[in-house]
Amino acid sequence: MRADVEALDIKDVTANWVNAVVLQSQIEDRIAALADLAHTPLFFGRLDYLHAPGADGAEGAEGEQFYIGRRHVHDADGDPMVIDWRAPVSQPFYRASKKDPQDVGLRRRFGYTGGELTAYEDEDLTDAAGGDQASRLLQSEIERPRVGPMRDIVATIQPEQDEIVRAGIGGTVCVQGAPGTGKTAVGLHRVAYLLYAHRERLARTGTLVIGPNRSFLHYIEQVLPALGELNVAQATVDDLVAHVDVWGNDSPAAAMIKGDARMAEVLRRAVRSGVTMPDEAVVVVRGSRRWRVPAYEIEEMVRELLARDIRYGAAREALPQRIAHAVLVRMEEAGEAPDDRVQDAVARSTAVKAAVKAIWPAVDPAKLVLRLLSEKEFLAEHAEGVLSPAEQREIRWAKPARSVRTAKWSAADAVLIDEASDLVARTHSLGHVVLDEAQDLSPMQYRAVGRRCTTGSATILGDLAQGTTPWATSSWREALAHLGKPEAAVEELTQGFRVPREVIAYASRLLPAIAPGLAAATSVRESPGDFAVRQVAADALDAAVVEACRRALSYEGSIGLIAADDRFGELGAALTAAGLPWLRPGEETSAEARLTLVPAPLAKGLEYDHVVLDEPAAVVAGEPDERTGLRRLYVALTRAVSGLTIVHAQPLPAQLLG
Ligand SMILES: Nc1ncnc2c1ncn2[C@@H]1O[C@H](COP(=O)(O)OP(=O)(O)OP(=O)(O)O)[C@@H](O)[C@H]1O
Repeated sequence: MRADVEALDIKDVTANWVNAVVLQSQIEDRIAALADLAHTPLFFGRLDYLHAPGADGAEGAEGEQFYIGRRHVHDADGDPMVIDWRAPVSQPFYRASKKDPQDVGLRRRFGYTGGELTAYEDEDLTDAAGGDQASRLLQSEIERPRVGPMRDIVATIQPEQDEIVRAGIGGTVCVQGAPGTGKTAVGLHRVAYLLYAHRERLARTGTLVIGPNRSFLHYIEQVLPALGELNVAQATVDDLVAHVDVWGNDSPAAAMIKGDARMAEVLRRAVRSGVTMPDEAVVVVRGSRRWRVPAYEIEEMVRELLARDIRYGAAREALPQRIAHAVLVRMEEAGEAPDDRVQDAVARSTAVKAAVKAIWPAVDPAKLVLRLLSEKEFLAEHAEGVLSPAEQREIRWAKPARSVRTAKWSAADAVLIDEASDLVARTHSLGHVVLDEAQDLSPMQYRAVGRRCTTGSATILGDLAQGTTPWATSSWREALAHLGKPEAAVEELTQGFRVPREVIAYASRLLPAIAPGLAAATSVRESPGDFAVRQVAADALDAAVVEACRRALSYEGSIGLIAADDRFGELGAALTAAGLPWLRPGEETSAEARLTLVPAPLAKGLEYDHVVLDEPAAVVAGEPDERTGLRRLYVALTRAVSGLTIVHAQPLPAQLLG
């Protein structure tokens, strides 16, 4: 297939230079999409249908065999050899069971080692009596040690996951799932599925995956390209709202208030506060004649525009046209026959422009937020009845800022500017947005994400127990309401693919304290996990941690040393002194360097084969309050695929003692 594309000669079909360039770039994209990926086999499954699909199980209709793979492959005659995993014909590979065989007689799974076919496994679905047996190939895929960035799971998507992956594009889906239940994997595969099923629509409107930070995005960035999808944008919430340079920090209390949905009302009022009713008529001079639109008539237009549900900026553009229209009516009454060009000219006349500038001034969103946070009276006027005086004091800057450029903007301020920008001009909506680690967003951040999919749909992924911001959501219903998708379905994933049984049981001791009401995750991993807790004297801690890392390095796979932020420097030095090369999150692991030193706040969403967790008490103490600290610890405890070693000198948090 690649050779066919490479052999295309476009000389005769391109009428001009632009066509040639566009066509050539499409050809190059196609060649890139058809690249061979080392270790990525073309197919991983086979379905033997009892009847040809589409023949409606007609008597005598012969069965048909399909190979299922990451992409569609056809032979020299154009006949399909491998069917894309996303095609309807492939669906039974993920969903069929003995109870519901979906006209499939036999399901075959292929096993590969380093890209070479080494095993296969058959499942006879016609024998309804025998129970569904567990798949060895699936199990070994789950148990496989992890190195490097996240990989796709197309060969082993589970039925409960598949339902979410193939959910229709029209609806927004919210997935609550314990650590390692495959939320991220499911979200990414859902994008791939939607791009397959609605390619043209999404090519036009765009898709976006939102993750918590750069190292996380780096960790997942190869999944979609490996599935042939090269055009999905990735961003953090901070990237979305990057209207200003952020270099300030808020106190947790101030950030809470700035992230509160009530700020939307404060901003709405502030944006419109500049609108003033005219106190004099507008007089337009054309040739020897003067046309006068009285103040009361313009006031009516202004009131009507204020009452309508349109953006501030759109109304500002409409007003000169309205005034010009009033002038035109007068011209016609006087027997003139003005056309559209005259209306435009009047709308652009100095008199009308000056009037609009005074009545409906332009709003610069950043300047507006700067004023709110700097000027006591301005904030008080628009926050009246919305924020208490104490809350207003809390969010006001101690030192008023002089200019947008020099202000010490915080991340929460940037979100406020984004809200104000949307009040002025509608934010462009994408076709589909995936929001991962969604539990950590503030209501104002949910609004920022929501306005990027007003006309599209979203996949919201998260775990209430892993919320580590002071404003983390406690209810998906609330979060979805802020997103503007209150009708979204909330699904739950419960089977854990990452964390071994013993480790998840240990971490789950924290659940009653951090998320009462959430059930503990189960683990589908067979290995009980290599789990140890070691207490040492305070002056022996660093050495013991280094030793634990050295031991972990004797196994296959990646190693993560997770520690409180303020232990980073000391542990980094200790590892270096001991001659152990180490990486920072986001840096590529290699055969020589498999150990990553991970500050606890960056551990979210990542996984390592072996985790060494340094001083849990310090991880808890690194957060502003105990509940957040315990949640941070819960995240750190649930990163391990095969083994977890806890090394501590201080006593463990009481909640862990069970
Ligand atoms: N069906 C599956 N088959 C094989 N592996 C799977 C499957 N589902 C998930 N996994 C693996 O389990 C691990 C955890 O998945 P993922 O990171 O998507 O979980 P998560 O729910 O997002 O976790 P967290 O809450 O910690 O962010 C990954 O290595 C993923 O590849």
